[in-house]
Amino acid sequence: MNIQDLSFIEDLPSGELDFYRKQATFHWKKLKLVFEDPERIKTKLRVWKALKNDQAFQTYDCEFTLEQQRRLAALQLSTFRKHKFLPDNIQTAPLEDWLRHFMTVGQALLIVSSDAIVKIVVDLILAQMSVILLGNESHKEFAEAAWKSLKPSAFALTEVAHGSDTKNMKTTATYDESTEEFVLNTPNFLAAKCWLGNLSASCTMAVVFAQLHTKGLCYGLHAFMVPIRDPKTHVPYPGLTIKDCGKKVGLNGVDNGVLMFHNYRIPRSYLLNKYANVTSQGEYLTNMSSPGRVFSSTIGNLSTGRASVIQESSEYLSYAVTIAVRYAAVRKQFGPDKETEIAIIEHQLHQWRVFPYLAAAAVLKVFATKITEKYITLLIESTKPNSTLESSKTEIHVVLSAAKPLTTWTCQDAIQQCREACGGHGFLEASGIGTLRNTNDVRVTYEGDNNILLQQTGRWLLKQWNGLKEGVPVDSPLNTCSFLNNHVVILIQKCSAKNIQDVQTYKFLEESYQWLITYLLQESDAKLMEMFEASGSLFTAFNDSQVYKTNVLSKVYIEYVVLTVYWLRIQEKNIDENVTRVLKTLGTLYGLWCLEKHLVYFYEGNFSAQCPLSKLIRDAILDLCKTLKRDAVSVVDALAFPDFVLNSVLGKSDGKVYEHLQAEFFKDPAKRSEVPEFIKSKL
Ligand SMILES: Cc1cc2nc3c(=O)[nH]c(=O)nc-3n(C[C@H](O)[C@H](O)[C@H](O)COP(=O)(O)OP(=O)(O)OC[C@H]3O[C@@H](n4cnc5c(N)ncnc54)[C@H](O)[C@@H]3O)c2cc1C
Repeated sequence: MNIQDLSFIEDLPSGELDFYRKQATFHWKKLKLVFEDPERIKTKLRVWKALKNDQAFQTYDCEFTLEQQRRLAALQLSTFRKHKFLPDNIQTAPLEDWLRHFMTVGQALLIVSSDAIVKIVVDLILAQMSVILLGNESHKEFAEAAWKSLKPSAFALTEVAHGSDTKNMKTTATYDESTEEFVLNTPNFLAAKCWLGNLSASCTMAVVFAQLHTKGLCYGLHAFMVPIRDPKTHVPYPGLTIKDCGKKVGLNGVDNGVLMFHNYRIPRSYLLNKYANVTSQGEYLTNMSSPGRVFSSTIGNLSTGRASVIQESSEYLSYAVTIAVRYAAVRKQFGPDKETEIAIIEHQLHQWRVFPYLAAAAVLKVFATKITEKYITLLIESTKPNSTLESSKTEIHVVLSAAKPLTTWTCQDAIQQCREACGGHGFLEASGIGTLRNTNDVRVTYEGDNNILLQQTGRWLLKQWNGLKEGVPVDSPLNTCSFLNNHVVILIQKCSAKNIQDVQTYKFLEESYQWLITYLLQESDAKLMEMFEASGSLFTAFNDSQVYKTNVLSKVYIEYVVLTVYWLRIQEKNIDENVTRVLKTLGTLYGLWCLEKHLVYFYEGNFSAQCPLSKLIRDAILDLCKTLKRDAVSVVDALAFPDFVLNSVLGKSDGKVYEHLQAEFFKDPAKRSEVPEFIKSKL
C-alpha cells in the first residue's frame, strides 16, 4: 500500500515531537499496517468514533460511589451493545462470523472502558461460549434470550476456598430421578461460588460448575446452565443467596459476587452435555475415556478467554509505552553544560529502562494477533464433524497457557516502569498510566493464575521429553518445539558469537533459545526424577522441581515461541525494507533483553564456554537501544491509539505536554467534583 492509500489513518499534528519524528528511518503508517491490517484499523476507528461523544464514555474527575461506578459500566456495556457491533444471534451464527470480529471491537472497547470489556468478556467469551461449545440447540435458545436482553451472564467456577485446584470444588449437582432435575447445593461458605463477574447486580443466567452426582456416585465437575434472576422482574430466584464482593482495588464497575445454592433445582436438560449426559433414569453416559477427561475437555474449550487476556495486556502495553516514549522525547533534564538541556530519551539509562518495553509492545502485539488468529482457526476447525486436530488443540492450549503469564506480567512491569519514567507527572490520574496498573493487575490471576498456567505448559514439555527418552518424536504439529527431536546435537552445542553483530541476529536468538529450552528440559526432568526417587510421590516431585527448573523452562519456551511467531510475520512479503529494518531491531532487542535474564543458565550449562556471552549480550542491548532512539517516537506513533482514546495529558500526539498539564492543573475545581445527573439517577 502506498502512503496515499493510508489516508484513513489521520496524520499527526506537528509539535514538540517533530524533532524525533524527522529523524525516523521509516514511515510510521507503514509500520502500523504490520501491527494491524487496514480492515481492523478501520473497524476500531468506527467503534471509537461511535462512542466518542456518548456521555457514558467521557472522562469524569469526580469520585463515584461503588453503585455509581456499576451504573456507569452497565450503561457503557449497553451503549456498546446497542450500536450493534456484534450480531444478536451469536449462539446460532457460525463462530467465524463473529469471534474474530469480537476480538477487534473488544480491543477498541477495552481502551475506552476497562470495566465494560471485562463484563462482556465474562458474558460472551466465558458464559456464552461455554453454552455454544458445550451445549446443544435448546441451551442456545436460553442463552440467546439472555444475550438479547443485554443483561450480561456470569461464569461460576471459582469457590471461596478453591480457585486453581478446580478438582476439589465442593458445589454439588445431584440428579433427582423422580423429578428429572439436578439439585444444586453449596455445602458451606467455603464452597460458595466467588468473584463471579456480572453476578451481584446484572445477570439473569450463569454457567455453573458443580460436582455431578447420580445414583450415589460422583462424576466430577460438569458445567450447567443456571437461571439466576427472573428476566422480567430481575429479582433473584428463591433458593439462591447472592452477595456482592465489595470494593476492589480496581475494576469497580464490575459487579463481582458470591453465590450459594440451597436445594436449588434446575431441569436435567440444563446440563451442558456435549461430553457427558445423564439419562432420565439417572445413567451417566460419556464418550470420554474417564470423567476427568470430561472436565479437561470442558475447560480446554475455554482458552478463548486466555487469548482475549493476551490481547488486552498487549494493548495496555502499547498504551503505557506510548505515553512514556512521547514524554521522554519532550521532557528535558540535565545537559552537558548550563545552557543545553537534553531530552531524557537521550540518557542511556532511560533508554535501557523504557526501550525494551517498547520492543516488547511491538513483538507481543504481532504475536497476540497471530496466535489469536491461529487459535480461532483451530477452534472453528475443531468444531467441525470428524475433526482430527486433538494434538494441535493441546499444543495451542499449552502456548496460550504460557503466553498469558508472559504478556500480563510484561505489561504489569512495563506499566510500573513507564509510570516511573514519567516521574511525578506519571502519578497524575490524567496521565492515564496509574489506572492501567490497577486494571491490568488482576489479569495475572484471573483466567488462571499465571504460575499455575506455567505448570500446565511445563507438564506438557516434560511429557514430550519423556517420549524422546523412549525414542518417540515430539508431538508438535504447530512446530513450537519440533527442534527437540535434535536434542542430542543441541545439547553439545556451544555459542560461537564473536562480536555484538553476531548476537544481534535471529539465528543467534534461535540457537540460544533452542539450547536453553533443551538444557532446562533435561535439568527439570533430572530434578523431577531425583525428587521422585526421594519422595516416592509424583505430586511432591513435580512441586519440588518448579523453582529454577520447570517454572523457568515454561517461561523460556514461550519467549522462544513468541519470537518465532514474530519473525515469521516480519518475513512476510510486502513489508517495506525500512520498516523491516526497524522490526528486526525491535525483535532482536526484545529477544536479547529476555535472554539476558537467563544468562546464569548459559554459564551453568557451559553454552558460553567459548565466548564472553554476558558482555556480548549486554553490549548488544545497549547498542540496539542507541539505534532505536531516532525511531522510538515513530514506533509509538504506529502503536498508539488516537488522542481522544489515549486520553493522557502526557502522551498526546502533539507532544505539548506542558500545555495539557497546565490545562489539567488549572481546571475549575467545582467541575472536578460534579457527579453528572445521568449517573445520579437510576438506570
Ligand atoms: C476481579 C476478579 C474477577 C474474577 N472473575 C471470575 C469469574 O467471573 N468467574 C470465576 O469463576 N472466577 C473469577 N475470578 C477468580 C479467579 O479466576 C481466581 O482468583 C483464580 O483462578 C485464582 O484462584 P485463587 O484466587 O483461588 O488462587 P489460589 O489458587 O488459591 O492461588 C493463590 C496463590 O497460590 C499459588 N499456588 C496455588 N497452588 C500452587 C501450586 N500447586 N504450586 C505453586 N503455587 C501455587 C498461586 O500461584 C497463587 O499465587 C475472578 C477473580 C478476580 C480477582
